[in-house]
Amino acid sequence: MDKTTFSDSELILNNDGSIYHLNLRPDQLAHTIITVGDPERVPEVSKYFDFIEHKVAKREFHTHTGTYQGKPVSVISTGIGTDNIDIVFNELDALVNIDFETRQIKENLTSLDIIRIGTTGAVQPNIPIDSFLLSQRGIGFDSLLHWYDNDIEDKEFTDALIKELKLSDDMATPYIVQCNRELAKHFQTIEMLNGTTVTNVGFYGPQSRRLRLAPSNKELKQLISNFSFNGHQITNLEMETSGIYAMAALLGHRAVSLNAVLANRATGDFSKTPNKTVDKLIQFTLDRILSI
Ligand SMILES: O=P(O)(O)O[C@H]1O[C@H](CO)[C@@H](O)[C@H]1O
Ligand SMILES: O=c1cc[nH]c(=O)[nH]1
Repeated sequence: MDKTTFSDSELILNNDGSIYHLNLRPDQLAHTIITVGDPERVPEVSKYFDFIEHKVAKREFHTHTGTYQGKPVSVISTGIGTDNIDIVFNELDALVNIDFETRQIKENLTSLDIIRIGTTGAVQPNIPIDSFLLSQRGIGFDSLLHWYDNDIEDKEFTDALIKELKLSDDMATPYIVQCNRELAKHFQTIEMLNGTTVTNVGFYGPQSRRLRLAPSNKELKQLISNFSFNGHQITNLEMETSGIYAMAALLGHRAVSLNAVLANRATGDFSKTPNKTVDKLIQFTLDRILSI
């Protein structure tokens, strides 16, 4: 058992006893947590709660905690990107697994259920706009996992991906992480597609979008949609899933990433009703959460 006492600079608490960025105290968090990228999506989720007990906000991290049909749920915005996922997951974990009085890891650890409700761009032409997709696995083009001591890296997969996608040495070594299969089962209905999600470090060049700047690897979009391993094609691009799956796996939490498909990069289409589609995914997710 690790009996380290965390110093003020490592476990940073605000004057009211809340954790540094999230601004939450342990009693303000439910153990079923929905993450969304956009702070403005938080009230779009919590408007379906029976009531909201806590509303806390700092920077892009906005949290509402309440109950949905009697089940305690928190919804928290992460902002965009896996750099924010690093902060959110370490602080969510600290809220349940570190004693803020003794500053030590608790003897009995709590495993959180974490469900991302996000948006995405599909890379296969047959994935309909406004459909829902569960990320069975996340491929990280970010480097977050490599900064943690871990034994979940898959070198064989990584080498194949680097070769097939012609990734240059200047880019982070990609990694692959799985969703939590037990948690995912609760969201596997007829309307949910399953896929392999690439998590990118940006929305434009890193996702092979070209406005005024040209991406360095001009073939990447085509290479991504052609790539296949163990019978799995890459289905979609977004910016958080690999970080969420990596941090959840390392910290012992269960996570699943649900995506509303707003763009199709192969056909060039974008949803005409993005808010309606996200709202449908929110209602679907809340309904399925009751079965956990
Ligand atoms: O809609 P959210 O949850 O933010 O997710 C997607 O949308 C953002 C980019 O527009 C990125 O965060 C990406 O992952
Ligand atoms: O194409 C898209 C759409 C939503 N979010 C992304 O990151 N990419």
